[in-house]
Amino acid sequence: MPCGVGGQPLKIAISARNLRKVYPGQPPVEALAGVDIDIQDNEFFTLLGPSGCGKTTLLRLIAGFENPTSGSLEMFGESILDAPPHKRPINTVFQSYALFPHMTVAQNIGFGLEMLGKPKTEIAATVDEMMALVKMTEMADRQTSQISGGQQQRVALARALAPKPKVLLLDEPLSALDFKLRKDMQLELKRLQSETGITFIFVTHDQEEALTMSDRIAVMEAGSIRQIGGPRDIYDHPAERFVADFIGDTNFLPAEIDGREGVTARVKLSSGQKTTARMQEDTTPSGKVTLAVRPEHARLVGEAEGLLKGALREIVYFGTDTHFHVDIDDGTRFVLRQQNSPDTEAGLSQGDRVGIIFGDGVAQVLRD
Ligand SMILES: Nc1ncnc2c1ncn2[C@@H]1O[C@H](COP(=O)(O)OP(=O)(O)OP(=O)(O)O)[C@@H](O)[C@H]1O
Repeated sequence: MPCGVGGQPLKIAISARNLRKVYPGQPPVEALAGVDIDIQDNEFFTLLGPSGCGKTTLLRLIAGFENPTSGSLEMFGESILDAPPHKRPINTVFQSYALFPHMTVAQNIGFGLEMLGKPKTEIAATVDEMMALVKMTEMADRQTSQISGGQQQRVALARALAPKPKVLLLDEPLSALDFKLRKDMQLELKRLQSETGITFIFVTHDQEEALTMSDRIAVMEAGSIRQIGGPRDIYDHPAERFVADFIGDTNFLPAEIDGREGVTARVKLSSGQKTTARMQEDTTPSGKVTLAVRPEHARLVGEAEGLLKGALREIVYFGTDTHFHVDIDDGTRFVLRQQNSPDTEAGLSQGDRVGIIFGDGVAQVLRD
C-alpha cells in the first residue's frame, strides 16, 4: 500500500473503475467513456479539461445526482452506487452559490444542519466554528443579499463544510468572481482544505488555477482521463500532445528514437544532433516521435553550439520576460522565453542566425 506523510498508509476516498455515462438522446452522448481514478483522502484533487469533456458529469456521479451507465464507484472501499445523494457523506459547492437571500449569513450556514435535525446547541457551535473558518464572524447577522460576491462564496463554502462531509465537490466555484478576488479565493480554498483535512474534488477549465491549487490533477478530454499527476509532473512531463497543448505553451519537435534506457530515450533531432528525452513509463515509442519542450526550458546560443539552428523571426518584450520566435531550418517555429533582468540584454536582432539548446532529459517524448 502506498504511504503518505509520516509513513501513514494512504486511504482512497473515491475510486472509480471503467465508469461510463451515456446520456440518452438522438444521438446518445457518451459523456464518460470508461474512467479509472483513485482520489486519496485529504487530497486537493482537480478535474481539468475543456468545456464538455465530462468534468461535471463525473462530479454528478460522485454526488449521486446521476447514475452511471456502467462501472464501479466506491467511497472508502465501499460501493456508493445504491446510496441516494443525501446518504453520501459528500457535499457540493456550485458556481451559483444558491444562498437564501433573505436569511442571514449564520442562518444560511446552519440551514443544512437544521434539515439534518441536529440539536440547536450543536448547530450554534458549528455555525460559529464555520464563520470563523471562512472569516465571516463579523457579518453573522447580515442578509446574504447585502454582502459581496466574494463574501457570498465564503458563506456557500461554510454551508457546505458545516455538516463535515468526508468529500467536498466544487464545480467551478470561482468562475463568477473577478480576477483579484479569484486569486485570493484560490489561496483561501487551499487553506480551507488543509485546515479541515476534507478531500476536495475541484472542477475547472482554468489551467493556472489547477496548477496553483492542486495536490494532483486529472486532465480530461472527450470523456476520458488523459493524464493524472502532480502539477509539476503534468507541466514538465506531459504524456501526450493534448496535455502539453492544453496546459501552458509548448514547442513540438519531430525526432527519431535512437535507443532507450528506462524512461530515458536517446533521440535524433531534425538537425541530426542527438540528445536525451524523457518518456512515460508505460510507453515504448519507436521510430518517428514528437517531442515537447517548454519555451522557458530552452536557451538561445550561438549558431554553432545549437542542437537546433535557425533564424530569429521575432523578439517580443513582455516586461518580466522576452519571447524569441525562431524559424528552425526544418521549417518549424520554436518559441523561447527568457526572463529579463537589468543586466540581461540579448543584443540580438531580427534575421540573426541562432542556435537553440536544452538540457539532457528536458524534452518529453509524447505518446501519440
Ligand atoms: N443531461 C444531459 N443530457 C444530455 N447530454 C448531456 C447532459 N449533461 C451533459 N451532457 C453532455 O455530456 C458531455 C459532458 O458534459 P459535462 O457537463 O460533464 O462537461 P464539462 O466538462 O463539465 O463541461 P463544462 O466545463 O462546459 O461545464 C457534453 O457533451 C454535454 O453536452
